[in-house]
Amino acid sequence: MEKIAMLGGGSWATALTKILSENGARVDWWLRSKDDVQHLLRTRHNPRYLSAVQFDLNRVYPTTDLEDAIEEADWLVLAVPAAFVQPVLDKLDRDTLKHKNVISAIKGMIPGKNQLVTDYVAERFRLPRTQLGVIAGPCHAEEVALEKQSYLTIGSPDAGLALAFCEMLRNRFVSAHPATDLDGIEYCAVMKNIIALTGGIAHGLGYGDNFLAVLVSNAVQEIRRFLQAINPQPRDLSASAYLGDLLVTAYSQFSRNRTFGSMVGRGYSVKSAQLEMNMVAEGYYAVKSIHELNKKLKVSMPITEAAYNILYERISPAVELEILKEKLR
Ligand SMILES: NC(=O)C1=CN([C@@H]2O[C@H](COP(=O)(O)OP(=O)(O)OC[C@H]3O[C@@H](n4cnc5c(N)ncnc54)[C@H](OP(=O)(O)O)[C@@H]3O)[C@@H](O)[C@H]2O)C=CC1
Ligand SMILES: O=C(CO)COP(=O)(O)O
Repeated sequence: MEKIAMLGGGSWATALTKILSENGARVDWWLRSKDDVQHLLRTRHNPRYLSAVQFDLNRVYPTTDLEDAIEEADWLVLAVPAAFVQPVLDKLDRDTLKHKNVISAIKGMIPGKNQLVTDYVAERFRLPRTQLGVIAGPCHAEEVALEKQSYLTIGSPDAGLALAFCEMLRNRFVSAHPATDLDGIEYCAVMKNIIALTGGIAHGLGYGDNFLAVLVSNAVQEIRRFLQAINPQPRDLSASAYLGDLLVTAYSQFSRNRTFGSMVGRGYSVKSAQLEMNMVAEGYYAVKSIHELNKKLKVSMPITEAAYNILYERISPAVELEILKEKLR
C-alpha cells in the first residue's frame, strides 16, 4: 500500500485525498485546525471544503500533528497555499524528508523569496530534484468532487517518479500523464493565475468575451517570453499542463483568481475581496513575485505589469485596463 502524507486542509488537498485514498493509498492528512480534524473523525467529511465528499477512515487518517503525518510516508503532497509553505515546513528538521518523494500541488511561489516551491523544498531539505514533482493541469477541486472527467500532468525530472505518481492518481474520471519540464510547468501554473485575475478585473469592469480571448492569446505569448528568459528549453505550450490550465482558470466559474479579479474590477479593495472569498487567490501574490523576478529579466510583460499596478500601486483598474488595451494585439 502506498503511504502518502497530505499537507493542507483546503479544497485541493480534499480533492487529492479523495482520489488517492479511493485508489487504495493510505493518506495521513495534516490539517491545521483541530476542529476540522475532529469533524472529519466524527462525520467523515471536511466541514469547510468540498463537504459532500465522504472519506473512508480505514485509509484516511486526519491529524494536526505534522511530524506524525509525515513519519511513515513515502510520498509528501504539498497542498497548502504557497504563502504558508515556509511557516509550515520550517518547523521540520532538515533531514525529515531525506528518503521521501515530495510532490507540490501548489500553484504559487514562496513570497519574499520569489522561489518555486520545489526549489525551496530542494534547498531547505537538501533533496535532489529527482525526488521532486508537481501536480499540474486544468483541474478544479470542485469538479473532482463531482467526479467529472479531469486531466492531470505530473512534472518531474525523474520520469519513473512521475509515472508512479500518475498511476496512483488514475481512475475512471482522472487521466494522468507524466512530463519532465518541472520548472516550466511550475512557472506556467503560477503565471496563469495572474492572467485569470487580470481577466477577472476586465470582466468586473464590463469587458466581454472578445476582449478576454485576446487577453488570453497575448498571455500565451507573455508566458512564452518569460519561460524562454528564465528557463530556456524547447516546450510545447499548447499542451494541457500549460494552455489547458490557463484556459480553465481564465474561463471557469470555479476559478478563484478570476472571481477575485472580478471583485477588484467591480471596486472591491484587495482586503475586502480576500475576506469575502474565504479561499486563496494565488495570483495576488504571484503578481508580486513575477514582477520582482522580471526586474532582472526585463521581459515584456504588459499583462503582469497591469495587474501589479492595480494590486500593488493602487492605480485604478479602469485606467490600467485602458493602457493595457492599447498594448494587446
Ligand atoms: N482548488 C483547486 O481547484 C486547486 C488548487 N490548487 C492549488 O492548491 C493550493 C491550495 O489551494 P486550495 O486548496 O484551493 O485552498 P483553499 O482556498 O481551498 O483553502 C485555503 C487553505 O489555506 C489554509 N490556510 C489559511 N491560512 C493558513 C495558515 N496561516 N497556515 C496554513 N494554512 C492556512 C486554509 O486553512 P483553514 O481551512 O484551516 O483556514 C485552507 O486549507 C494553491 O496553491 C492552489 O493554487 C491547484 C489546483 C487546483
Ligand atoms: O489551478 C487551478 C485549476 O487548475 C485553480 O485555480 P483557480 O481556482 O484560480 O482556477
